[in-house]
Amino acid sequence: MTLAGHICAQSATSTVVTTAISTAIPPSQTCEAQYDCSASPKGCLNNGVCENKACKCMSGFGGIDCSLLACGSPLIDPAQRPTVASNTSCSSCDDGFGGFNCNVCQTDAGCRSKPPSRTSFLSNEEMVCNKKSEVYHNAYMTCAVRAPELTGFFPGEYSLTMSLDPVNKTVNAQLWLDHTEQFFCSAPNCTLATIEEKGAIQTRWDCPILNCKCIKPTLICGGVPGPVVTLGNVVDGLKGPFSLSCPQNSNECDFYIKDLSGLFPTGLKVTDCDLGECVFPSEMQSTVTTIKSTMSPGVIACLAILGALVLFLIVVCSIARRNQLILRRTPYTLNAEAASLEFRNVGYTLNKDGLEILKGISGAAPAGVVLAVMGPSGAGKSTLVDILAGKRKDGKVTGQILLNGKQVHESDIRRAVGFVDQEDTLPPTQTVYEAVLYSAMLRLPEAMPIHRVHERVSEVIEMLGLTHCADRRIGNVTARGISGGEKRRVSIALELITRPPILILDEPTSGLDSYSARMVVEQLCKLAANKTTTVILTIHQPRSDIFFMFDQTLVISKGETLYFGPTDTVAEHFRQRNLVCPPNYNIADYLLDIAMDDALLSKAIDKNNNEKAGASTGREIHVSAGNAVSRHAVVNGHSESHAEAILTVTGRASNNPSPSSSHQTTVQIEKPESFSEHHASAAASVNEKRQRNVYPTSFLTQLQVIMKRDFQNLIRDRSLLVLHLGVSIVLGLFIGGLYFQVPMSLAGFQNRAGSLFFMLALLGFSSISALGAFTETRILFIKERSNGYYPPLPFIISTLLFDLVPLRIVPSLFMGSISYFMIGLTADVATFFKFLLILVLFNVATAMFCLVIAAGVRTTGAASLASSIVILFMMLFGGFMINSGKIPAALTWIQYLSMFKFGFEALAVNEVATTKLVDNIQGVAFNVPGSLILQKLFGFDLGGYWRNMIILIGFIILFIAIFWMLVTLKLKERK
Ligand SMILES: Nc1ncnc2c1ncn2[C@@H]1O[C@H](COP(=O)(O)OP(=O)(O)OP(=O)(O)O)[C@@H](O)[C@H]1O
Repeated sequence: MTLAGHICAQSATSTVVTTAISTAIPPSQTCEAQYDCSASPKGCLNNGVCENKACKCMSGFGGIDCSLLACGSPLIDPAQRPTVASNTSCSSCDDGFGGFNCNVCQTDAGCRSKPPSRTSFLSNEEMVCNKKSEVYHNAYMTCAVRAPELTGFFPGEYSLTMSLDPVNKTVNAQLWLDHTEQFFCSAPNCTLATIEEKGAIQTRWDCPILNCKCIKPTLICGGVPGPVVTLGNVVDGLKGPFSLSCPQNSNECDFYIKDLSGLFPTGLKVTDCDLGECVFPSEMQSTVTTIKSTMSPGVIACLAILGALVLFLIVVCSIARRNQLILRRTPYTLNAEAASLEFRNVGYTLNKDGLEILKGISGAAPAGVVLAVMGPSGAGKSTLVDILAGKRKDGKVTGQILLNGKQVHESDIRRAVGFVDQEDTLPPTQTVYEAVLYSAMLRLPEAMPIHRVHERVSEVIEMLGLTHCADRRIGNVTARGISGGEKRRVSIALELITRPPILILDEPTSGLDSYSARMVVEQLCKLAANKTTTVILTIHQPRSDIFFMFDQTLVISKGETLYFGPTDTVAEHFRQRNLVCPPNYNIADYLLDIAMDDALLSKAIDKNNNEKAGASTGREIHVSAGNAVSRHAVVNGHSESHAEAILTVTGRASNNPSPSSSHQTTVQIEKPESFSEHHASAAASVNEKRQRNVYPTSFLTQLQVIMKRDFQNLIRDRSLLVLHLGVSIVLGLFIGGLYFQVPMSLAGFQNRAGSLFFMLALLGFSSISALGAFTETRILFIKERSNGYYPPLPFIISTLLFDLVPLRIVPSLFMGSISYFMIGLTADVATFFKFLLILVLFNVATAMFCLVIAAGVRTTGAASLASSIVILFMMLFGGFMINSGKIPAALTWIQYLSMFKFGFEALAVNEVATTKLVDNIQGVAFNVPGSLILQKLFGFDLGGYWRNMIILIGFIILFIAIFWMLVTLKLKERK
């Protein structure tokens, strides 16, 4: 038998090597036929792999069963490496290599001495020898072991050899005693992290599983006479976990095996470590996750911003709470006095075509009277009452409006007037009781105890005959609720709740049956009779019994006054002009006939006719006390000019009022303001200005009420919430399933990037739902703002909160959390939370963008179109569809407006920058850091994560500011 054959035979039958042989042995070509690793219980040692009955050994080992040391450099074909018996050591290594099995590189020249076994992503790149503990491809390490616990039982010199493979996430190790291998271990599924702690960098391997095998007979494993203790069973039974940490600038490492913690409680220190690997420089870019224990500037900046924000909120909340408490302690009184409203020569001309809608209408509603404004459709009734209520009009308004005989600011009129619009704008998800209650909570004095508020609500609901439907939802076209007539009465209740000095109603009885109409008018008349409210209402064709309930009537025809005066003298007035109401004919209908019929109208306004009628000043119309139901017109005591006032107004023939010979005091309509009066009113206006913007409730109360209502709305009309949450879960599962456990191959990289971009696209487009939701609430806001319920700020805060939190933030978290682990993105807590943070910020930013569009564009169709197109463009320039470096120079600026670019770049950097792509093209293996692809393929900035986060936060702040501006300046009622 030859020497080789002798060793071969021994190796194949037993690992006992009794003779120290240091002579290099040629590769074990002669043994292959004699050893079948698949049939042998020993298999392949040193973590060699049994393939086709032959062992494929790890670098550094050879022989038929991988029990021999292979002393060539790892760059040499494994079959060509000379082997020596494992109880000896390599006599010499290739130039540039060292260590126990000569596979630890020492110099760059060593790594370049042979052609590399793999190709570089970059052309013409040469390998270098990496000696740092931060490993990139596959490193080998040899260390000495200082373990008094071991040497006490098994004296000798211990060495440890290891191979560290971050690509396959595996650590293999062998323990040697006096150059004889004692056992070997393998640890799969390891995670590698480079940690910077207090300025020191160390690389740490954490492996959940450990498989070890003792090579018997050896001193430690037993079978060799001498020691009384053997560790054979202990070693074979090791399970892990196991960890290894090596500081960057040290040649010592710490070893920890949980199962041996009894033997080595503080771990095992290995010293004199020599580590090296041949890598391409391009492979050395950020291939390991770097976790810094100290906070990065980005984190510090974010925490500082967050801290400042929290502090700001605490200060604002305390001020708001203080104001609320002050207001709650302020004594209050509910309005108990009606006010008078007088209008002189009111004209209204449209700006666009100069059309004159109202032509010098004059009249008055003394305190405590009911004034009915009548006229055919299109006569100008709504326009007149809008102007009287101080509503903002598009066209040019002329004339004077006097409140309690004084000329006051428009906002003072608005505060004194409760206005019920022709159209009902009500919160559809609220019950009748809730709608009136919320109106009461927002508009009754803050100091009013809540039980009194409830009493007042019940009182008003009962007054308007709404008790039977108090607990029914109001509803809308899609969800049927109360009837149209009931809605009308709810609208009146909302205004009546505050008992305003003047209540103006635009067609309060339209949609009501005659019984309900009478009931409503009766209640209004009672209010007036109680002298708490002056009522001005427009009405089309009242029943005669209803008609005679009004104290005063103003009939308008084609924007001009046809009659203004007491209701009970209207028949006589026209009779004097040969216009006699036929018997059994409703006088109100007859008035409309006159206003509509040109022949009758010319008779009514014919000057001769008027003279024949004996009227002293043409068609003079008087305001007088009393009406058919024997009520008394009450004159407001505050207005001296109105004491026992009787207003004389000329009709169509002349817009100039004439001092009349009418009985009692005549009001001088065009009374010039004297100099002193001017100054007095200026001083008063300064004083009043201070109060002008004062709402009856504090900001905090307004916010609480609006938020409560918005919350109820969200829960009751839950379709949007359920859809968002449901869709986010389904899409999370869909994306997770589609991209399930993507590998780090070329295709896997594409899928990884694709999945991240697709998530952003889904979130971006789901934001468009903000448009529809806001369009519905804006109408209610405009109406409530116009009626003085609250200013824009609490509405904005509540809208943002109830849109962004449940519809944007929570769904993003759902979708992100589900898909993240299914796709198999980086299993690291910090990376996961940073991923969620991007999704949330991105979704909030796109939703805010859509809200800005919704606030700026009136029609939903145009807003949807604008949002979709802009989002599509943002996607195009988001960095996935076009390389940012390849965008035509003239268009490069567009990418900086794209939230997709910042979101996608941050997602990609967070996920891919620290991973590595391993694949082969037509058999040629390559190994590329993700960072390189991000730079070369996408043109991304690797340090851009926190910068992009701050930019997304900047977008959000900008959009909130624009939204605020638009809501404050644009969402105002214009009639
Ligand atoms: N902003 C506007 N633009 C165009 N036309 C207007 C505008 N405001 C009012 N008008 C016109 O002025 C006229 C009077 O309108 P108004 O709504 O005041 O009538 P009305 O008497 O209340 O009618 P109805 O009883 O049908 O409500 C109508 O012909 C109307 O078309």
